[in-house]
Amino acid sequence: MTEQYADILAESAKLAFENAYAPYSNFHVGAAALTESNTIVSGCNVENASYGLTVCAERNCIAQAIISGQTSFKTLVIYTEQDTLVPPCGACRQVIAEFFEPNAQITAINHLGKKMHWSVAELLPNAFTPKFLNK
Ligand SMILES: O=c1ccn([C@H]2C[C@H](O)[C@@H](CO)O2)c(=O)[nH]1
Ligand SMILES: [Zn+2]
Repeated sequence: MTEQYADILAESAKLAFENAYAPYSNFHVGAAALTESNTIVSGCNVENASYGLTVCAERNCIAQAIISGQTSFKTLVIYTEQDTLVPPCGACRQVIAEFFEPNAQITAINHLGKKMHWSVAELLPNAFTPKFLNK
């Protein structure tokens, strides 16, 4: 269903990766997502001299969509140039669970063409979501 967007998502995530601001960890990450209305948004990690203020690529990518009024997503791709594929951190899993359906696919890819998929429910089972707030 979202397979036709795989290449453009990979390319967008890579472009965002090129702009990662990660002078402290030197761990560059790019992310791209397909919104419900089939637009592509992207983000990179942005670190800070006050290390704890770092924001991951995935959350910046999601924020980019929210800014343009889009709050529903179909899929998200994470791009790194690590030999081992990178899954989203715990904080990002929680934010992903807010905006993606439990069966939405999250994909990690790298520069070697490696690929791995998870569903949102696999990444964060029993997620605390807006439905618990009667939203
Ligand atoms: O899925 C991940 C994992 C880590 N990072 C960032 C946070 C930090 O800037 C650097 C090292 O943790 O990588 C992401 O952006 N996404
Ligand atoms: Zn994260």
